This record gives sequence, structure tokens and C-alpha cells, in this order.
Amino acid sequence: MLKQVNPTSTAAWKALEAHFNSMKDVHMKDLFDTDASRAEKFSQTFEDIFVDYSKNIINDETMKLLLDLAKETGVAEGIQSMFNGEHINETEDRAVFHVALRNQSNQPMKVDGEDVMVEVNHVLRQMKEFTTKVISGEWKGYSGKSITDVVNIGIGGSDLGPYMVTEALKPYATDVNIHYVSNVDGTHISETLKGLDPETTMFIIASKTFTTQETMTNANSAREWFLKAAKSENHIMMHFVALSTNEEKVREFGIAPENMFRFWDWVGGRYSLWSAIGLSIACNIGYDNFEEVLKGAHAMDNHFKTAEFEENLPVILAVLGVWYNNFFGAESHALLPYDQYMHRFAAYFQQGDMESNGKYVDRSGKPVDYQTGPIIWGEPGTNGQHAFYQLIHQGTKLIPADFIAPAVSQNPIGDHHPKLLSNFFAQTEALMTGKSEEVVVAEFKAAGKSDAEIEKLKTFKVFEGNRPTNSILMKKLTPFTLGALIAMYEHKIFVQGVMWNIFSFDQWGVELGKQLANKILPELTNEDKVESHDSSTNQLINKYKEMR
Ligand SMILES: O=P(O)(O)OC[C@H]1O[C@@](O)(CO)[C@@H](O)[C@@H]1O
Repeated sequence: MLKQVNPTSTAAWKALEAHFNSMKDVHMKDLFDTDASRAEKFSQTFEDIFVDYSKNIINDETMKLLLDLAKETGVAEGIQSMFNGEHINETEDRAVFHVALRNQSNQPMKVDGEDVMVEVNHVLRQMKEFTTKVISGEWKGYSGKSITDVVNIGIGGSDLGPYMVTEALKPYATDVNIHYVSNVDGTHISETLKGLDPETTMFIIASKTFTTQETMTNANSAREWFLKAAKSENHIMMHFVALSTNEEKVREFGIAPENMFRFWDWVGGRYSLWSAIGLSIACNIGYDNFEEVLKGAHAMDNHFKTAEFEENLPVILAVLGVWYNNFFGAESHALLPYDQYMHRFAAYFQQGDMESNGKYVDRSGKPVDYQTGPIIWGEPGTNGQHAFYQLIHQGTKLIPADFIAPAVSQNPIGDHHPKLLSNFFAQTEALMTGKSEEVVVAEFKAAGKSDAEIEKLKTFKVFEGNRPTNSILMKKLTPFTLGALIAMYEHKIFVQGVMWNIFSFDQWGVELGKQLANKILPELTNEDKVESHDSSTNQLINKYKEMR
């Protein structure tokens, strides 16, 4: 069980409220000007990852109080509880044990007295055997041909993680082409199946529950598409495998148990890419590279479990997020990877963060009277600079942002990478320093502008600066480094959930929409006028019936 501490009742919170009043008008520029060691003091290295968090509106006192808040809200105890396999997902009475999936040191890790590593390692061996056969061409389809394309059918945590990782690790891809189908919109599977050959296509049906409407609809459509060519149901087993906790539903679908890769209820969907859900990753980049991803995450787990809070990267990033979310009133957090391969990174953590901490009821069942999870968003740099950086630089909203970049490119052509990184460095500098009216006027004068022009335009060109960022510089985007980076953010989310006294591992909020959709679906199968909803929903459904 996690300690139940209302964060606003702690001494640290009260001290932070007072401290905020002394910091809210401080400009980071002045903090840098008065402390030559600032950058070094507020930076941390982990393996090949360098994190510079000095461009934040913090001083030593800020960090002390924020870490005190983490301590007072029971983060240290929460870390122990998670790694001890306690049922900290209390509303579903489950452990939260994704750390066991990547426990490469193979120390026993127990849930309810049982060492889960026996099963974890069995499934990893099964995954290795399967992916080796597929990649080597040994696995044959119904007509005797090898598999050329793998289609992962899943949604949410059964899609976003594998998709993000295979996109990020494209340089490590084998010859097996990987495709992801998630949306129930017929377009998604129709467009994906175009150009695929049923004789050489493998379908991975990824679903923890094996009941998700989108996934089962897409799986059935894939099966129909396949059987049109393959004819016999006996051929299903050569082209369909299942990743799930629900063996009964897998059998009902017609996938043989030997083609099922199991995982367990203590694996949350949004924390499942390390489990059998990662099968499509291993098919695409090879099992050894998938194992490297696990190793990177495991290294971060050990750091998270053992490092003092003052040097603990997930804890540091978590408390900085709380500082802006709960004291500066920031409502979102941007993830801005300066790496095109990481174009799905923010999307992945939209589920990871917002489905974990998008909660308004605390662990005692009472509505909170403080802010919880932020809106997560972002796009790769430099594209974002031509889309939304205007608001980040000169808007009225505070947007704390993480800038992420590799020092070494996987595609070192021409001078692209120096240009990419010059923008990576310049943006956080600009967000921090801004541009004063004095500098603006001097630039206008140097350009020969008249006083009247200067007077008219100068305020539009002033940048207040003091916009906080974290800079995360990786040596290179490798499987190990990506694994460590993902785990770092997973643990940041966990720490924030503990501090906000919420349950981060259930997701009751996704149920109502599904429930109402299931009620509406049958109403769409006829031409009857619908009157069972509010007037807007009735109107929309009836208008749809007129239009179609
Ligand atoms: O893996 P499955 O059981 O098909 O669930 C898919 C996704 O649906 C949810 O919205 C839960 O309903 C996510 O939490 C989950 O990752």
C-alpha cells in the first residue's frame, strides 16, 4: 500500500508556497549571472545520457524543498513498494511490476510470494525462438514461403510502445517489415493490407484483455482478408499469434495456445512494451536489440531504486514538473525530441502520463483540490519551431519543455546534424535568456530603422525569456539508451503520482465512452429516429442517418 499523504498538508508544500513567492519574479538569467557553477550543479549524467536541468526557475533552496516534498509524500516508500511487488494498483488489486519484465540481472522478483522471473524468462525465450525463426526465414507460411511482413494489431499500450520503439530504432531494423494497425476506422487496416501478401504476412494480435473492440474488429477483418486467399482455417496458426493475458479469449478467436505469448495482470497496458507486447519490436529489430532495450531500462531501474534523490533523474524530473504544475500553474508539458526517429515519443507518453496521472480523485477516494497530471504533447524539432514555438516563446502560457537530442546522428549526411543541434542548443538558450527591449532597439537602429518604426514595432520583438526547459543529450539513440530514456519517464510519472496522492495504474476514465458507444452502436444499424439521448446526440445521430 502507498502512504496516503495529501501533498498540500505537508510542511514542504507550505514552505514551497512561501518559496514560490520569492521565486516567481526571479529571472533565470540573473541566477546564471550570479552563480558560475549553476550549469554544472544542476546537471546529471547517467550512462550515455546527460541531463542539464539548470535552465529551470530554481535555486538550491527550491530543489531542497521539492525533494523534501517527495520525501514527505512517501516516494521512497513507494519505490520500495513497487519493486517489492506490492499491490499498489489498489483499485484493481494488482501489483505494478513492469520492472520485472526487464530484470536482466535475474534477481528473484516476487508477486504474492511467487518469483515471476520463471514465467518472464519463459516468455522471453519463446519470443526469442519465434522472432529468430521469422527473421531467419525458417518460419514458413501456408504456401511454404517465409514471412516478409508482420502486422501488429493492437491499440493504446498494445500499439503505442511497439510503434514508437520500432520507429525510433529504424536503423536497427531487419528485413522483416513491420506495420501497426490500431484504429477501428476501416481505413487503418485497409490501407495497411494494401500491397501485403497473405502468403508472407504474419499477424500479431496484441491485447491484454483480448476484448478491446478496435483490436478484435481489426483482427477479424485481418482473418477474413487472410482466409480469402488461404481458404483453410488450418492455415491460421501459421500466420496469427496472440499477445495477451486472456487465454480463453485467444482460443475463442482461433489462435492455438502454442501461438500465444503470455503476460500478466501486473503489467499495465501503458507499461507493457517490455513484455510479450514487445514481440513486434523483436521481430523488427531482432531479439538481441530488443534485449538491449530491456537492459537500458533495467539500468535506469537500478538507478531509480538506489540513487539519492538529489542525483535521481526520475525524481528530479518529477519534482520539477510538480514545481511548474502546482506552483506556477503550468497545465502542460512538452516533449521535444530533436531526432526524427523519435517522432512518436510524445504520443507514447500521452498515454503513459495522461492515462496514469489524469485523475481527480485521490487515494482516499476524495476529489483533489490541487492540480494533478499535465497535458503531454510535442513534435520533433526542428519542425515544432515552424509550428508552435511562437506560443512557447511569446505566448501567455507557461510551457515547461524537455528538449532531447543525440550527439551522434544515425544519418551523418552533410551538415544536417550540426544544424539540427545548433537549433537544439539555441532554442533553450533563447527560451531562457529572451531578448530585451534594449537589444531589440539596438538591432533596429543597426538596421537603419526610423525612431517611429522602432517605437511602433519594438514591443512585438521583445522576448521575456525565463521559459523553463530540461536538455537531455544522448550520445546516440541506441536500443540501450532508448530503454533507459523510456524507463526514466515511466518512473518520473510514478513519482508524480505518489506525490499527488493518486492511483497511477488504473484507467477507469476510459470506460464511460466505451460503454456509451456500445449503447449507440445498435441504434446505427437501422433507420429509426433516435430519441434516447440528449438533444445534441440525438440530432447528430439522426443527421448521420440522413447523410449516409
Ligand atoms: O491491450 P488491451 O487490453 O487491448 O487494451 C488496450 C488499451 O485500452 C486501454 O484504453 C484500456 O481499456 C488502455 O489502457 C490499453 O492500453
